[in-house]
Amino acid sequence: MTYAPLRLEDYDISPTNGFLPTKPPLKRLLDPYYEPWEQIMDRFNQYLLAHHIRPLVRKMPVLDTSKLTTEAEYQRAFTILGFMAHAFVWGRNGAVSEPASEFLPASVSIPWVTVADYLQLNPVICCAAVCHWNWQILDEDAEDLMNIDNLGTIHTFSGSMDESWFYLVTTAIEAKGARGLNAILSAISGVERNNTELVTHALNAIAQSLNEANHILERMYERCDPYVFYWKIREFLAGWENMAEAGLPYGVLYEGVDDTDTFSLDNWQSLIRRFRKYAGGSAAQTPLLQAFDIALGIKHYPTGHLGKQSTVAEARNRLREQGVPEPPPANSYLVRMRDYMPSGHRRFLEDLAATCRIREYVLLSCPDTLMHIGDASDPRVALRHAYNGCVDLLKAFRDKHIMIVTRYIIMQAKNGPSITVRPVSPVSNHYIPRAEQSQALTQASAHPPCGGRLGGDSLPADPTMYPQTNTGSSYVVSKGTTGGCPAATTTAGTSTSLEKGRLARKIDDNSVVRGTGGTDAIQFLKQVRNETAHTKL
Ligand code: HEM
Repeated sequence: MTYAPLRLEDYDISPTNGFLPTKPPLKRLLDPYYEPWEQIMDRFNQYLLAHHIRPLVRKMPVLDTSKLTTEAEYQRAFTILGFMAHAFVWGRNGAVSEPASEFLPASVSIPWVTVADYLQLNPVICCAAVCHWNWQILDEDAEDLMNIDNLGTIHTFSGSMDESWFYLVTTAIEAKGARGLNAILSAISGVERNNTELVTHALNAIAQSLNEANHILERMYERCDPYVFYWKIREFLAGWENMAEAGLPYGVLYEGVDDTDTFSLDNWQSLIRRFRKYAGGSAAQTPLLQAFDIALGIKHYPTGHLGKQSTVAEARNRLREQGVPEPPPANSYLVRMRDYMPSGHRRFLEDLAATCRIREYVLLSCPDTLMHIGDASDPRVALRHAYNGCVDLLKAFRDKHIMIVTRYIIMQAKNGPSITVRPVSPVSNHYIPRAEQSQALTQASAHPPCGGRLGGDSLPADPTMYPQTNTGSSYVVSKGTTGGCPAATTTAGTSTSLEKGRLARKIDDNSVVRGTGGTDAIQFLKQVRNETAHTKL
């Protein structure tokens, strides 16, 4: 097989900023046509705080995306439509909260889906939207432009410094990851040329990049308060998959996109099949950590099935007999997270997996016997030490990350909120956009699909849920008009339990804490960490 070196620029990867764009993202779409979007973003936090987002988004015109020209414009459009969409779906959180909306108005969904198609992304908030395309440089003359202390965010949901810092930690890690990515390509080239010194040197550069990532990750505690993160920020980043407990049992219907043709109202399934389900934003969508995994030959198995790394003999045999590297990671969650990465980055991970044989090279160059002799001056021993140093640092990163998840999610969920929660307004913000759908809902209330979600059979209130269920509140869904859309009408005067829990809620000691992607967070993360540790040679 001829060796064709990978080139970062073929995958929209910046040699200086890694998976971030080389130039800072746009802070505004300059074409005045897009002012209706930008004007909402100008006062986004205030609108969200004052409960104005939903009415404003409903009133917003459906804009044509054909006036977007550059990649940067598409990225900005994707990001701001994502902020508006998630603010709309999740409503304002905090002490007074709205129920989640299962419907996304056409004003957002139509352009968002078009832009997402162009960028080959799912129309949902992802790491790229909030961390890759949402930063600015504070001092253009700074020595290290991409140092975390020289970065700011462009948008946040909460308007808090905590949320900015939460995003910026990932942004800064991505920027410093550029060194690691260049080093990975250099290590691959060293392997191809059978140049042990070059591979060792490149592995040491990967280690530096990982070291920087570790230092930046530890700084999360400095300016992002775990309480604020869990109770005020995280909810907005949630997607609409596995979110039944948060009030979205079927996901979200993208109006104007998925409800344009006629569908049978006799059949509830035909309506709910149109609801989209997507995982929420998570730094698990950063391609950087997956790139390090692939480069170091770390394999991840389905959660609950701890696999084993191949032995020297297995790797040698595979190489000799098949001439192919190890198969790509098989943890379905991590693989699935690639669908939430920009297409070039996704492609890079695939091509990297097909090209990279660093671990096999180290294994074959420095067998165990040589390691046992331990002559550090032997270049083959130095190579293996360099490789192991990288694995140690990646494992250390995952140890720190598990500590963070414990403090920012697990402990918060177990401790519960420190504020009293007020019932939400008695009139639901749930609305059904079409008169026909209200019929479907009325029918559905007679034959509720999921334990009576929409009918008079209220689900029992769970006293541990935060915030709404604490209040035991229920809704009368009333008729009304919202931006030209007739609101839902259920059987007159029927109390429904449309109101559900939220992602941010108190849980009891025995419950599983799920990530924004719906995983059993700690079990998954510990397995990924252990698989990393087991890769050491
Ligand atoms: C307050 C800070 C953070 C919290 C609470 C947090 C939480 C989580 C959770 C719950 C998961 C499990 C899967 C999921 O739900 O998506 C996860 C996965 C992951 N997170 Fe974070 N995260 C934080 C910061 C970061 C940062 C700064 C990075 C690095 C850029 C990062 C990188 C990852 C990666 C790569 C995974 C996939 C598992 C792995 O490869 O180890 N996270 N995170």
